[in-house]
Amino acid sequence: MHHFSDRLNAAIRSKKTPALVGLDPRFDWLPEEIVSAAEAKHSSKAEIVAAAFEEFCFRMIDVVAPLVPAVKPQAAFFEEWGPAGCLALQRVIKRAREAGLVVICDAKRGDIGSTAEAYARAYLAGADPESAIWAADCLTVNPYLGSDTLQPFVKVAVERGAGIYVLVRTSNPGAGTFQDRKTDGHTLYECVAAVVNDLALNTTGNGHYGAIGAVVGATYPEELTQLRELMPHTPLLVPGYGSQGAGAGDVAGAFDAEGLGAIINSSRGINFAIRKEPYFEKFAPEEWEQAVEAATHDMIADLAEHTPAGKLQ
Ligand SMILES: O=C(O)c1cc(=O)[nH]c(=O)n1[C@@H]1O[C@H](COP(=O)(O)O)[C@@H](O)[C@H]1O
Repeated sequence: MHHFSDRLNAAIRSKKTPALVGLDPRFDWLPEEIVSAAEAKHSSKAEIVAAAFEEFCFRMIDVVAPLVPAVKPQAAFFEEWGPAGCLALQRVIKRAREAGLVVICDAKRGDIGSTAEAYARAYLAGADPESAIWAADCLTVNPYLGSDTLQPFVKVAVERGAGIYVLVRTSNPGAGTFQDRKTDGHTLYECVAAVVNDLALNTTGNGHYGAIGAVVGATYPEELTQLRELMPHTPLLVPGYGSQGAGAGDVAGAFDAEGLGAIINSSRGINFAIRKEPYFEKFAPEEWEQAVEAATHDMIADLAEHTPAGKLQ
């Protein structure tokens, strides 16, 4: 299957859930056994952290691969540790794909056209895992430099059977400072949404959804519902569920009538479930993988109960 949305939707249907697990490792919160094993093998801090991130993410992947269609490694946490971190990111992406997961690399890239193409070639492997160094299925992209700068990402994505998610209305508290600015009666995010939906429509292949998607935060449910209507051919990546305060009710408007059209991300809420109730009470610290598994099941059940994604069950 060469088309990104076809592969994503097949994975969503087969796992019967749109739950997306973010891989956002934080060194200070890692399980003790993983940190000490990395310290025993390496001497520099960067190498210790990178080895610990890799092991933690590998074990996260082992737990969630049977349960969810996709994972989203956050490149920032790996890049912070230089070459060792970048190598760990590469291995985590590879491992997740080998486990049958759709991999969205969250690196929020964007630059003038000729540079953008280099970013696209670096991250978008799409259907062929050998075609890029960071061999993800999909990349998050920042559209601030203009619609021409999206073109190289679209071109490489279509060639390789990959996808991109363009930032349209983000989940952070200050999202509105630029994105809600109005010109000629339209907000900036509505202008970006129109461009993104055109790109989606031009890349639909045989299905309803294009290879070009949009990032829309769960923390603004009204805008999310509005954007689902404004962007009928655009798959949505919806962060903000869990740690940022959004619940299943807030993301219900992201889906189409079949329960497709959106994937809902949770990162800290799953990775570090053991640090929070009810999992903190139920599991010992060394049972952190069981906490991850329980939190993933709970998220899946929550989405099934309160959103059209229940139709996938
Ligand atoms: O592109 C993203 O995934 C993203 C966009 C956005 O608007 N808000 C947002 O939180 N994210 C990412 O989604 C993840 C959210 O993590 P948690 O808040 O821990 O679930 C982080 O990796 C963020 O960088």
